[in-house]
Amino acid sequence: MAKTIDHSTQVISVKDLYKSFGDLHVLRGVNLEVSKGENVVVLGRSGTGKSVLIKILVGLLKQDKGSALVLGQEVSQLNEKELRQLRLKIGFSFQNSALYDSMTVRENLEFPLVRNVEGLSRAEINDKVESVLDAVGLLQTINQAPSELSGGQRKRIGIARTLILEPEIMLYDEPTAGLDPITCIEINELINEVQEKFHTSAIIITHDLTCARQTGDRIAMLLDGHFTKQGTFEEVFAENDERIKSFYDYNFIQ
Ligand SMILES: Nc1ncnc2c1ncn2[C@@H]1O[C@H](COP(=O)(O)OP(=O)(O)OP(=O)(O)O)[C@@H](O)[C@H]1O
Repeated sequence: MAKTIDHSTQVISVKDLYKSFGDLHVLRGVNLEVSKGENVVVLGRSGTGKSVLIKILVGLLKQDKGSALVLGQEVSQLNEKELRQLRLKIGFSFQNSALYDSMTVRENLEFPLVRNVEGLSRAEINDKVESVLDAVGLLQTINQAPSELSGGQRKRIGIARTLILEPEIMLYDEPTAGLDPITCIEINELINEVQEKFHTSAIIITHDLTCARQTGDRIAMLLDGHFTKQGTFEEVFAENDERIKSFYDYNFIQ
């Protein structure tokens, strides 16, 4: 299956964004565009403001200056109801997949559906659960408890759980953290499969350069409060910038 990136449609458009906490000036003129169907990897050292940017995009924080459009809407202008509706179109895959251990895989997947989509029949719920589980290759785990699964499998189930609401945008926060190298590659492949099968656009926050290279159609490097360099993996790391080089040198690449 081929990637279909529509560069004429921006699902995320951030312009000259500023955010400070007291004297700590975290974001200083951030610009970022994500096209429909595109996977953009955000790289940056710890504390550079990656999470702050994501929180502004989903309305958990407000910027001091600049604009952040998500699916055509200025997030800071939305009321609570509009924000809830927007967040339903965004799938979050957090570092800790946070599955409920007291529920089976099936129940974990049903949970967001039952909570957010009204009027689904039992058969429709079953169908959706089975279809996303199949998409992540774990249909056989449907009646298992998350505690019986490996870290990589739990990560997949977490991704399936976000896919069940058919998001337009996926936000992956450190998708490969804590996984062994082979499982990391499987998760990178899954991120690409999700992009192709579900036509999602994504921001992938990672420190893992293999993940960045395998999943990123474009890499955006957050340095000194803004995206100093954006381009393909090769373009970004071909830069003769000591800060980018040192990021590369200190991160293991396979
Ligand atoms: N609500 C807040 N109040 C005050 N300071 C904050 C707040 N949120 C974030 N910060 C500060 O902003 C800076 C950037 O934080 P952020 O969590 O975005 O970093 P990050 O790039 O995501 O780091 P990591 O890779 O470690 O997750 C940090 O110095 C953090 O302490």
